[in-house]
Amino acid sequence: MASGEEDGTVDDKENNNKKKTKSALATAWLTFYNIAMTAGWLVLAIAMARFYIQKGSTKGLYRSIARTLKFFQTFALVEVGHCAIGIVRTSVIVTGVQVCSRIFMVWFITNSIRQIQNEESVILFLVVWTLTEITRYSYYTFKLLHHLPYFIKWARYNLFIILYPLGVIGELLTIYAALPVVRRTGMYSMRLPNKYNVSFDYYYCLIIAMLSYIPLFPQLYFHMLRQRRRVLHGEVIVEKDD
Ligand SMILES: CCCCCCCCCCCCC[C@@H](O)CC(=O)SCCNC(=O)CCNC(=O)[C@H](O)C(C)(C)COP(=O)(O)OP(=O)(O)OC[C@H]1O[C@@H](n2cnc3c(N)ncnc32)[C@H](O)[C@@H]1OP(=O)(O)O
Repeated sequence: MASGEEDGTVDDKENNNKKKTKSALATAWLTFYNIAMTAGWLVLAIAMARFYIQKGSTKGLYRSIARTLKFFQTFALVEVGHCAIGIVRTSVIVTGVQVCSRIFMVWFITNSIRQIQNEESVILFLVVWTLTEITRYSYYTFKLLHHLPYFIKWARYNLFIILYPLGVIGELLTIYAALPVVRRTGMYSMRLPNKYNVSFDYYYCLIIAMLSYIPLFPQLYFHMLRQRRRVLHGEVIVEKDD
């Protein structure tokens, strides 16, 4: 009996040590990840500002930052993994929708359709994303380092009120601008007859993507409003599970 209890204590200690090591590793990884992402989005902000100051126009701006943008926005897929393995307390679905819709905007719209890259709506969502991500990743970094300045916390949970709708407007106007090009060129589409006997029209896919903002965006927005009440006003929020 005594030895069983001792075993139990040893097991408990081992488990606790394993948990501590895991959580230290997770914290180290998240700190590195958030610093890298803050730096990445700062580089983008500086590159965009420099381009505009030098050229006095936004024509060609997207092309000049495309590689950096694609890298850092695609890398954000890691965040879905963070939620899935439980190292951050966030919903996989909420994060998945946010990250995948951004990746779709970058790779399958803006990057694929040269004709729309100089649209003002592209600049709008780029500026909005950049401001959001610098604030968001620096918030996570300072929080992990236990030195969170209040203005960053305030910015994280207030700026989105305006920036989120502005980003959505930029994204929707960009997809809208892409529609005629997609219809004319038939890109990413498969017409019948073909050897797979499958038909796919990217034009209608884009229309569905635009319509899907109607049910999905309010959910993301209300999620952030709930987070805001929890963090800034200390409200206890009971979230539904994934
Ligand atoms: C594939 C085809 C797609 C077709 C289209 C579909 C359309 C769908 C519509 C989608 C519309 C999206 C539009 C969007 O792209 C426009 C913009 O983004 S505009 C810019 C404004 N945007 C924002 O402000 C973004 C706000 N959203 C987010 O911040 C995140 O995406 C979200 C997942 C919503 C954040 O939610 P989360 O629950 O993570 O909030 P918190 O930041 O409060 O975090 C909760 C806790 O987790 C900890 N955490 C999270 N991440 C980290 C991390 N990287 N490192 C460390 N800790 C992390 C955080 O500290 C919190 O901890 P605690 O609970 O202790 O406070």
